[in-house]
Amino acid sequence: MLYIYKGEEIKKIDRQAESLGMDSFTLMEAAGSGLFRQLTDDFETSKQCFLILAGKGNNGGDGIVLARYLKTAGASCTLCFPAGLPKTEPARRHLDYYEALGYSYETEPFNLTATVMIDALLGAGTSLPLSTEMKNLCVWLNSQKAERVSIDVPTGASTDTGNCDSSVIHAHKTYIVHGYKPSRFLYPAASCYGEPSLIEIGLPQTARWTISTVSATSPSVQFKGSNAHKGTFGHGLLIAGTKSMPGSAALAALGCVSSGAGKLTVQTAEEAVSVIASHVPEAMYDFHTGVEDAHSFSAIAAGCGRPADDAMEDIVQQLLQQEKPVILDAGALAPRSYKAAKCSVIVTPHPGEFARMTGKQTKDIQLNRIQEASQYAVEQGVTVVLKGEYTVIAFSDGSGVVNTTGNEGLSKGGSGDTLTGILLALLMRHSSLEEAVKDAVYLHGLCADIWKRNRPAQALRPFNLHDWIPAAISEQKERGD
Ligand SMILES: NC(=O)C1=CN([C@@H]2O[C@H](COP(=O)(O)OP(=O)(O)OC[C@H]3O[C@@H](n4cnc5c(N)ncnc54)[C@H](OP(=O)(O)O)[C@@H]3O)[C@@H](O)[C@H]2O)[C@@H](O)CC1
Ligand SMILES: Nc1ncnc2c1ncn2[C@@H]1O[C@H](COP(=O)(O)OP(=O)(O)O)[C@@H](O)[C@H]1O
Repeated sequence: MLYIYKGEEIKKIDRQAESLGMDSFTLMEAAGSGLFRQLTDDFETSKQCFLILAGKGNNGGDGIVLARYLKTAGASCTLCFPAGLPKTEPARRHLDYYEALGYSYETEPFNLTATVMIDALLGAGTSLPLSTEMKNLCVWLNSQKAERVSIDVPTGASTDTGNCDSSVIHAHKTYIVHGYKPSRFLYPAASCYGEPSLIEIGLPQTARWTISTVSATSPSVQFKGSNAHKGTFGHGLLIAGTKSMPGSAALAALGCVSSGAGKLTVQTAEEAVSVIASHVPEAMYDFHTGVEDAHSFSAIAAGCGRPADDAMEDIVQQLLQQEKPVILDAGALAPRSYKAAKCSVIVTPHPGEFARMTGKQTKDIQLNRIQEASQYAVEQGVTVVLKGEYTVIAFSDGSGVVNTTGNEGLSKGGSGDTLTGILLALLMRHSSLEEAVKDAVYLHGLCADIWKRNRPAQALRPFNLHDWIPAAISEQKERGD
């Protein structure tokens, strides 16, 4: 399991560790030795010339310990403090020890050369904008012909949001201490991390946000039932498609019947049936509007290929009064309250739809996707699937996951409809809503990843996505996480 921590949470963890007897000096030692091990895995240290640029905080302290390990191992390494000597107590003590061993440091970097430059200037304690001195250092570092390795967070990137200073370090690699920071998954900061590696420092993992995985024993990939019949795996209702957008309903229905739905009824426009039925003969059709309170469906999805109009709003209000879980997508998404809903609600907006739901700007949402989705989920008591690269899944208890499967092959109209269908099928037979949602997003992305292993991403059609569901399920069943 991989974990995500905000900057404040890291500070709290350090304080808690200290109060339990694990002091920051020891944690810094653990970080530095972990960084050294990762560096020796990634580089033949005897053939490299290292320059470590250390800041005044604990990020710089990690750099001091790393410098000591490199020097002790006989590597060519220069430690430099271009912005002043360390101010924090553990970093100062590590510098004292470093000097006691007879090692020296520089304070003026601009004439120094190296093949690998380590950015230990700023980490989880960054506040933007950068000072002019820090900006100049970053500009210089980015211009050097050397491998750039950042410690924890590339200097100039925010820890908790996608914000970056214009002179942010573009790292080739980032060695992330203890757990991921949100900016690793938020653009533009995410693009500055290069290849990330995690450095364990021996502290227990306590984050409520994790990276999504699918368990090999999850009902999403296991399909068992003694004496099973079609009723065992649930009956889904998909309210989707219009005369002008029958394809959305077809894509969602395909995703659903390919993911283990026992039965599927599609509530749609009569004119859409021939298109949907030609692709999904398994489905049944219904031309009513919404559902009675006492219906027999196991779960309901609404909105694919439907406009966000008054008719859709009436249907959504009906759905919120019945008790089976409801997925709201596309035309079923609107600015409204879910606080009086009698059922579990999952909203699956892309960033534009989430902006419409919240009245916020899309660009502000994108910079702060984890926080924005989480806040909405907690306030409204719903599950939010905020789609896009690194889809964010936020639960109403404040926990959540970030999904790392999927690729640009999915960036096409219709990919999201398939996800809604997969989600409906999994929700129908899962006892855990949380597991159903995160598994559906994971498997949907994995379909695109399997495709991309041997085929060009641009040639992936949303219509073909469902063909890869069997491979995604089998792969995850064998591998599990
Ligand atoms: N449990 C863990 O994960 C552990 C994590 N550890 C490590 O600790 C790191 C966090 O250390 P941290 O809290 O000392 O903050 P850090 O990033 O060094 O920055 C503070 C310094 O930066 C300065 N500064 C800030 N913004 C600036 C700006 N815009 N422009 C210029 N300067 C700016 C600020 O200056 P000030 O505002 O005080 O004047 C202060 O001097 C973390 O990333 C990880 O590497 C390990 O040691 C082991 C345990
Ligand atoms: N670059 C990408 N990386 C990973 N997933 C992506 C990427 N681009 C799009 N996706 C996924 O594709 C789907 C697109 O959904 P959506 O925008 O609702 O499309 P539509 O409404 O046309 O079906 C979402 O699940 C989204 O997370």
